[in-house]
Amino acid sequence: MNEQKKALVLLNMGGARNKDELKMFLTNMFNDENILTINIDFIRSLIAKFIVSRRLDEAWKNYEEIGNASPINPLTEKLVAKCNEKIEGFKTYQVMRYTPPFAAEVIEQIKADGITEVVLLPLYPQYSTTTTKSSVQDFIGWAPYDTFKISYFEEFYKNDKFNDCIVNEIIRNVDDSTQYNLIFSAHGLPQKIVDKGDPYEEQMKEHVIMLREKLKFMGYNFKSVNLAYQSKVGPMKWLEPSLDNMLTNFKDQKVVIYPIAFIVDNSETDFELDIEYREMAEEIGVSEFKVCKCVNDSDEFVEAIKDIIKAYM
Ligand SMILES: C=CC1=C(C)c2cc3[nH]c(cc4nc(cc5[nH]c(cc1n2)c(C)c5CCC(=O)O)C(CCC(=O)O)=C4C)c(C)c3C=C
Ligand SMILES: [Fe+2]
Ligand SMILES: [Fe+2]
Repeated sequence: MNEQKKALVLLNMGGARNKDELKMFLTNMFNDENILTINIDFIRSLIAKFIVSRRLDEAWKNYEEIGNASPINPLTEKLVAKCNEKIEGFKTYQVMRYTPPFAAEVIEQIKADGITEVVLLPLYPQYSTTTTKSSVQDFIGWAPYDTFKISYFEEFYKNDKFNDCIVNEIIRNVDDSTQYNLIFSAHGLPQKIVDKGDPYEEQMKEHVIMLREKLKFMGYNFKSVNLAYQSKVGPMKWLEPSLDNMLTNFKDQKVVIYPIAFIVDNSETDFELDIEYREMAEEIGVSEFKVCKCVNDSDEFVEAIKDIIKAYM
């Protein structure tokens, strides 16, 4: 293979391919000190075990409704294949944080491919310690000192080509924007993590303003443009407003949702948004409820990736 090639490594969370993998996902997630911010490993692992035993069966029911697997793996594989087809000078790989393929095995593959320079692209547009930091730290932790020259992106929500992908998907979903309330739905985060300095909420607010202005500039005036947080887990206070509460504002009105924290569709889009929140919206009396697709493996997003990584090309 060409010695000049660099590795482009797409980092994401992973997702369950079956019930055993859901257990693996939850166990690895709740043992992650960036998610459960308890310093003592032994105590964290006990709490993780307790949460997983309580959560597994209930959470699995959600996956049963979307074909017994998260769509995140097949979609990420398609994205990797398309990057390998369309991005010159790089070999693209994926590394997941909580389910295979894990960093250790992919690092061996990159070494076997004779590659010495690695660019990490966490598939999280906005930075969070719970996602971006956790994934980058994990990869670097497994890459022995001096194995590769490693560079990484912390966030890419300001990239204009990426934002074109988002607004184009929103526009494809509405005939007349003035009839729709647009909700950017972000995965939630415990308030405690934000209070400790995580920039996720601040970046999310800035991203929504950028997208709102972009849509306005293109002549799309929505009835309202909003930011809400989905997927709260456990009893602690999480970021607000919650999507549950936000939807109650839109009885007899049309709503279009864009899942702003995700790049690839997953159980939180296909089950939580498209099934669970849709049912909630029907109960509230929302007259139309549309859920946009993530950018996934679209040609347009692969062009955005090229633009994001252009400094390394
Ligand atoms: C308990 C704490 C959690 C934090 C903090 C959190 C942050 C966070 N997560 C995502 C993206 C995804 N999360 C997904 C599933 C998921 N997330 C949590 C918990 C936290 N997430 C749980 C327990 C689960 C599993 C499902 C469930 O039991 O509810 C997924 C889906 C993976 C899949 O199977 O498809 C994604 C994607 C982000 C972006 C984020 C912080 C910014
Ligand atoms: Fe999550
Ligand atoms: Fe969830």
